[in-house]
Amino acid sequence: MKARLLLEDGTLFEGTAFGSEGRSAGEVVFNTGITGYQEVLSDPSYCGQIVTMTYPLIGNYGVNRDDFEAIRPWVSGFVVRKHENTPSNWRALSNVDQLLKQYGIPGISGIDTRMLTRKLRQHGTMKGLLTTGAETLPELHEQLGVTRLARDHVARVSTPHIYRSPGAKERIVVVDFGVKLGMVRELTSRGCDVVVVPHNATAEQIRSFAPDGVLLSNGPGDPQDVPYAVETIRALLGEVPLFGICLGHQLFALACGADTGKLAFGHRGANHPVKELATGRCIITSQNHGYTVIEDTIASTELEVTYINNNDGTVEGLRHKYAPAFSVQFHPEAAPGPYDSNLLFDQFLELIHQFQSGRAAGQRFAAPAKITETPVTPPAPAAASAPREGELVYAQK
Ligand SMILES: NC(=O)CC[C@H](N)C(=O)O
Repeated sequence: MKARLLLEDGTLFEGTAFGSEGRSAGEVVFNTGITGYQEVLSDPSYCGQIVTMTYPLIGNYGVNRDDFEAIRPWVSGFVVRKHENTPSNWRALSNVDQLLKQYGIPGISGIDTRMLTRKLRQHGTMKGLLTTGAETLPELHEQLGVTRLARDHVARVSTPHIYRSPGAKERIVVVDFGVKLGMVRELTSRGCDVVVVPHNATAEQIRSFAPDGVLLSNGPGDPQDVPYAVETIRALLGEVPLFGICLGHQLFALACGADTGKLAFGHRGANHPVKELATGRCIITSQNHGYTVIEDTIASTELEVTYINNNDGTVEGLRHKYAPAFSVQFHPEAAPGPYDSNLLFDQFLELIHQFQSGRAAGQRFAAPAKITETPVTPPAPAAASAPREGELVYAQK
């Protein structure tokens, strides 16, 4: 069956349908991960987005029981170069086609995903319409034109009920703005008593669980569409240690008086280099975000920047100078991606212990500023020398 993807700028891609039949609109974004499509499909932060993978072969290891980041896939549509429907992996229980069919999500394969990605890089992310129907082109244009993308994604993906994963150690309340299960796994694997509460839980409700710490989760959409969460975070700041991840980081920044804005095409992939300012070291991180904390708005707050993105210099981490609270834009739980920053979960627990023992009372809290230990001295710049014969010379722009 034929499928088509129409972008806001008028570009039409024609390919082969997989997954569900039907029509779906969303913000078209690209992810550069080579593996990890099952985690991408089920990461609630992709709610409302049509995701294209830049890696050309998707589906070859199927869909398994363990790699879900939520109980269902949340993408609005899935776009790939080649879709492999016969997986080869001992863990595979199903395939991408079946998974998408089960949840009414359309997919398109056989299109030039390099061209699509270049368009998104040049123009920024765009609204798109993915259809397996027989609409005429003018009809498709009209439908795309009148489609207003929803903004209430957090309310859609968050848990409607409180749930708990019992543990004997620190009680962590996770505010679920669209939490990836990887974050809950990281806490439970450290023995924490994890209570997950809905996105609109009030400070009062959160306090009623007597938390040792509060984790502000990732989640879809624009942080400015969740003002009630900003209020809640403001109320808890200084009272209980806070750790914000991705949307949680952006909401923490808003609560502290900084501002957020939209990146042209965002960061989505498993190999984003991030510089740890305290040591100068580079860590490789998993990322999925379209919004960012605007650096210029931080100076007037009580926040300081701990990490920046090596590719575009944007803010990747913050800590509060006086309250036990810090946040990162990237994903220390990986899923999918590298574990370079996984220690941040241990540092969160360490911060909780410091806060509780009162050692830092009245002083600046030792909210973590670094994961790695050794400061890096950059090598002295090499003296300029004329290229030797036969040496490759790169053109300087
Ligand atoms: N993974 C996330 O939490 C994403 C945060 C936010 N929705 C963004 O796109 O920037």
